Amino acid sequence: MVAKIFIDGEAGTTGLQIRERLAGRRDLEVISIAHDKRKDLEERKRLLNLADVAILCLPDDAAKESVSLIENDTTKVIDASTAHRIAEGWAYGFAEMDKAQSAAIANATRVGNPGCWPQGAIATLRPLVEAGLVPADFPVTVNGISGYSGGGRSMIEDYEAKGEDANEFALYGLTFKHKHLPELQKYAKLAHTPLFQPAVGNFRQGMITAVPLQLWTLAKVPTGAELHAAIADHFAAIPQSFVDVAPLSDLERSPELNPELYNDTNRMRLHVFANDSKAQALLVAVYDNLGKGASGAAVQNLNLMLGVAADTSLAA
Ligand SMILES: NC(=O)C1=CN([C@@H]2O[C@H](COP(=O)(O)OP(=O)(O)OC[C@H]3O[C@@H](n4cnc5c(N)ncnc54)[C@H](OP(=O)(O)O)[C@@H]3O)[C@@H](O)[C@H]2O)C=CC1
Ligand SMILES: CC(=O)N[C@@H](CCC(=O)OP(=O)(O)O)C(=O)O
Repeated sequence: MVAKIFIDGEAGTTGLQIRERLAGRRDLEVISIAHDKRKDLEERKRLLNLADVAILCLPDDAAKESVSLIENDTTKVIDASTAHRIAEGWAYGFAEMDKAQSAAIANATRVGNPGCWPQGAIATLRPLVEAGLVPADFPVTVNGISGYSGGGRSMIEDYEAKGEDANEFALYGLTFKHKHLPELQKYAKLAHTPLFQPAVGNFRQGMITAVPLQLWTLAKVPTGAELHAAIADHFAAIPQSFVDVAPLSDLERSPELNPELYNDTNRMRLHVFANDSKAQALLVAVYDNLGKGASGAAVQNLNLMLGVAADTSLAA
């Protein structure tokens, strides 16, 4: 059977990248909406109900509207927006977060594709909380930098119009209410809301998250090697993982901490840096905000739902 895929919001940043990743696939047919009808409720409803899988690349309200337009019980949904990531009845689309998650996604009819920011912090923190090396009530801070494509079409247009005059490094999230906090807290298994301090840089694509740990505050202080082993063991046990773990390093600087290193792939690479005598560590994830952060993850989830092992990267 050739599966019918409808990307609602196919002309946007995430939608376009998914289309490109699906170009050339013979196991599926992308059913497209005419550009002048992309906001026409009746036409969207027709295509949503015709599709085997609908991928929503829309603002939250429009994504909720799309779900409400589905009248059959055959259309499966992957929602790239924030609307359903912690919602009842929806599987969280970060396949590597748990040994059982790829099966949960494969069997789901509704999948909430993860936010770009939470994935790096969940990937590094969740294995440590599960291993009991970092307590669930640890006062976690998450820092990071993202390319400006993370802000969608309006931010891309703004940065590209300003060119070299655009802010090189802009801190934001300054009210500590970022929309990714609920999923980050829930799936990293944290008891308290982390302090999340993101930044956007004057480059298009790619991101880094960094979680500093003041380990000396703990009653039982884990070593860097113990943190690294827990994270490495977690990902070694994950089937079809796109996340890998760099060797424990004592470098002062690392050329691998380049946010653009994995652009156009679905890869994520994790790093642990630690100083045991100071009882301090830093957990880092490097990936593409439009790849593993959005479109790559959506195609990975689609493949799981269709039961196929197909490519998730952009063609070279
Ligand atoms: N960019 C990123 O790195 C990531 C984005 N996401 C999420 O994915 C979703 C899409 O984001 P992104 O691609 O960046 O956004 P864009 O602004 O680039 O694209 C959104 C698309 O949706 C269309 N659209 C808006 N309202 C409606 C509507 N009512 N009916 C039909 N189409 C509509 C827009 O059309 P028009 O422009 O003509 O208004 C546009 O084509 C968002 O929820 C975002 O938060 C998730 C992870 C990462
Ligand atoms: C640089 C920048 O502005 N990034 C966006 C990430 C948006 C995103 O990932 O959207 P979802 O929540 O739908 O996943 C932000 O921090 O809001």
